[in-house]
Amino acid sequence: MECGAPQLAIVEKNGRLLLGLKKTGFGSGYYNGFGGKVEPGETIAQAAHRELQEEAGITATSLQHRGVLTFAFDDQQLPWEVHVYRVPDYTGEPCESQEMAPVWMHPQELPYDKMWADDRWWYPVFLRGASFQGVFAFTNTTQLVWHNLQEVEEPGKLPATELLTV
Ligand SMILES: Nc1nc2c([nH]c(=O)n2[C@H]2C[C@H](O)[C@@H](COP(=O)(O)OP(=O)(O)OP(=O)(O)O)O2)c(=O)[nH]1
Repeated sequence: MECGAPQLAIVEKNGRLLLGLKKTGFGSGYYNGFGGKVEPGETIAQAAHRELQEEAGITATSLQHRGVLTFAFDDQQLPWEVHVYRVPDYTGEPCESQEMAPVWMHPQELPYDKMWADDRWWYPVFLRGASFQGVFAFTNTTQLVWHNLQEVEEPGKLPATELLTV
């Protein structure tokens, strides 16, 4: 069942990344890719297209599925999976939305202190062009206490439970 699984689209074009400063909701105050939950009747990739249009005002011309991240929180009942897509090109002009203020960044200058704590682990793999799966455990919503990240051939094939044993 795909409904509900969040996704994240990261635009990488001409050697720079388009991130957004999240202004509202979960993760506000952090720089992130563009994304949100999958709506009924959508595939995860369709939701990534829609969220990119809604939050950044641009239309992806292709999406590359690059990662699956599982997050567990000690203050939430269920873990959730986030599917990460690379967007190598798009049409339109990025513009600020109610949720996100888009900013172009150089990969070597990512503001990891203003991003989710897991991002410093998987962005380097993403930027190398590899695919990945990971499990990340948080306490107090934002403090990362444990993780296991692996490069994979095809994201989503490895059961998350296999990442729980190291
Ligand atoms: N980089 C990064 N992104 C994350 C992490 N955890 C996490 O949910 N995300 C992403 C996935 C989604 O794009 C977004 C959270 O989705 P959401 O559905 O709660 O966002 P939202 O409040 O904007 O909801 P929506 O109405 O747009 O669906 O944050 C993380 O640890 N690192």
